[in-house]
Amino acid sequence: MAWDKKKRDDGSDELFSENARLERERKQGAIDDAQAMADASGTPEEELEVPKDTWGTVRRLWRAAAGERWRFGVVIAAILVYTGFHVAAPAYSARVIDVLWANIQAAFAEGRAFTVGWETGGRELAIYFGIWTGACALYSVQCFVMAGFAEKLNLSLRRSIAEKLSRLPLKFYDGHKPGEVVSRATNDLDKMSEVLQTGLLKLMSAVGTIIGALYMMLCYSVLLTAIFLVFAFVSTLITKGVSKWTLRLAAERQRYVGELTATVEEAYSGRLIIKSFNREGSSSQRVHELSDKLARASRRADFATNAISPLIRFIIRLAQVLIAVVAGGMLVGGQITIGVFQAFFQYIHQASEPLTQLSFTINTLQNALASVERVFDILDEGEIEPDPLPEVAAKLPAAVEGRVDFSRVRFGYDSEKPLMRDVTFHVKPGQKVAIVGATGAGKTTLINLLMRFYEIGGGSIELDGVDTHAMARPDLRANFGMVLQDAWLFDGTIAENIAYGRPDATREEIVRAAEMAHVDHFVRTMPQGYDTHIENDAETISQGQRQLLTIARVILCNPAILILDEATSSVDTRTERDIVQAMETLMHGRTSFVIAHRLSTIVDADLILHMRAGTIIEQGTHEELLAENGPYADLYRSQFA
Ligand SMILES: Nc1ncnc2c1ncn2[C@@H]1O[C@H](COP(=O)(O)OP(=O)(O)OP(=O)(O)O)[C@@H](O)[C@H]1O
Repeated sequence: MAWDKKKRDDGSDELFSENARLERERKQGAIDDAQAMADASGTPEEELEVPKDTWGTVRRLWRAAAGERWRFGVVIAAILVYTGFHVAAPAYSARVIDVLWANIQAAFAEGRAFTVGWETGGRELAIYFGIWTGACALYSVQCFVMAGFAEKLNLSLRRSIAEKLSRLPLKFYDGHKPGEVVSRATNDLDKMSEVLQTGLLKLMSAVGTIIGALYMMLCYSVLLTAIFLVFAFVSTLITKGVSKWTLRLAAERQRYVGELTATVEEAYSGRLIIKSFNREGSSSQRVHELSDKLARASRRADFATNAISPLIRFIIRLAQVLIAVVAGGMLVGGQITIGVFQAFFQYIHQASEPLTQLSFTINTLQNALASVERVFDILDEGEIEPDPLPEVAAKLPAAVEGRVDFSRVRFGYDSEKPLMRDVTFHVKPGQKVAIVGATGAGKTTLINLLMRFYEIGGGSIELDGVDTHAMARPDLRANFGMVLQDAWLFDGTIAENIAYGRPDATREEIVRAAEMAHVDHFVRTMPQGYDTHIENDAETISQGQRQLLTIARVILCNPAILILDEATSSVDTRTERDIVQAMETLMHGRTSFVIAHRLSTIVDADLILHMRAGTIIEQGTHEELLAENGPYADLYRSQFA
């Protein structure tokens, strides 16, 4: 449903079922938030998600990066040169050590003290230093350019999503939870850019370093390299197995975090009901139980995550011990120099570190690609029919009178299941139309169609004789003012909230509107009057006052047609009187549609539409309908018997 329809006259069951619905939504929201938090963390221990079409998503991402691809080219070039420096450094260190060692031995043989000069190892040390400085500089270049690439891509996708959201039909929002959509536009995209900057960069330099280091190791000794490869293979197998295990444990932990957050949220929002039923004990026991489960799951997940690296390092140490024994023999036998001996160990380190990380890095990348896929899923959603171009769009007369004609309108939220089959009625300018009917009869739907929140499946809706379908939606909606039971206030000052539909309104106009809505007095009692800052869920403003503020908002816009959801029984009688008066001021001389919950308030309506199962079963004035002695008369008598 596009807008609220919550309060009704029937008693506490309604209130409780509504409360339960809100609770369910809150609970789901909390789980979404927890999930979103987990998603945003981007740690390698996330639940493993695999893209449905890895290469398809990569290709599409590449297309989305058009215009920024040169940055990626620079990154690749920087990585190649960096890897060259990085791999060359240990080999050159072998030369540095051998030159220094030869000069030290020569000095000892000649009985003089050894000092490092340009010709006695200084030149090699300077070059060695230069190699590392170059590597460091290129590393910074990679990170800097990749950050630019990732953030530009992020920005362009975020813009596409923002534009797309305004073109999606309301049907899309009906089928998706708000947290889910928000998470696509924020967490999923952030995860992508973070992973591009860390994961992909790491993967590309890891692959380059592993290949380079193994090549150098093979050049030095095939035997020693073979020993290393056997141990590396074992450690890779273990990493793969353990990473699956850690992901499973992390997912379990995340589930408990979600449940605990939702339970605490529920206990918080339902505190009054919980206390009134004396259920504090069981509520806090549930929190304790979940906390215990979370602690146990966290212990297992932390152990698995923290134990893996030492285990892999231990295996690599074993390889190093064995290689040290074999290489020591080769050193003594003169097959390798002391410089090569130490260089080999540096290569073991260079190759083994990325190897231990590789499967985590690949998991993280897969996870990020799955996120990107979800973003593309939204971009692929079907859009609303675009508005006609301004030059061809049907235009309303300059002064809209407010004549509304529904002719043989057909509609269904689901095209397979028609709800409205043949709705016809005609409203003259300035008339008050009351829509009545049981819950789910289609009252809100009628308004949804009038405002073109949904497109009709057949027939026509005309405003002042102009087919609303041929108009641009903003032109149509500019003529309506809606006052709903769910009075939506946003984070801003009271004045800004009243001037929402006309941000250019002067302070005098705002105050005048508030006076007409009977809310000026209340606003003046607030700490900073019209400049008081309010938040959407500010509990200091009651439901009735919120509604009066939204009435002031509509008064300020001075629309030709009004849509009012009748005052509810949840406000006190004085506020209700204020609301009724404010609404009457508003309705004076304008076409108005009132969704009526109490028949007593609509006896003066010019047209009553009695709805049932999506169709208008009776229409006419109060007197006419009573005279017909049909279902309306029964309903009226049942309320006033
Ligand atoms: N967005 C939606 N998607 C699918 N079905 C919907 C949607 N909104 C309403 N419906 C269904 O359409 C029917 C009419 O709903 P509608 O909200 O128009 O009734 P209503 O008369 O306004 O009810 P209430 O008095 O409870 O507000 C109901 O069966 C409802 O379940």
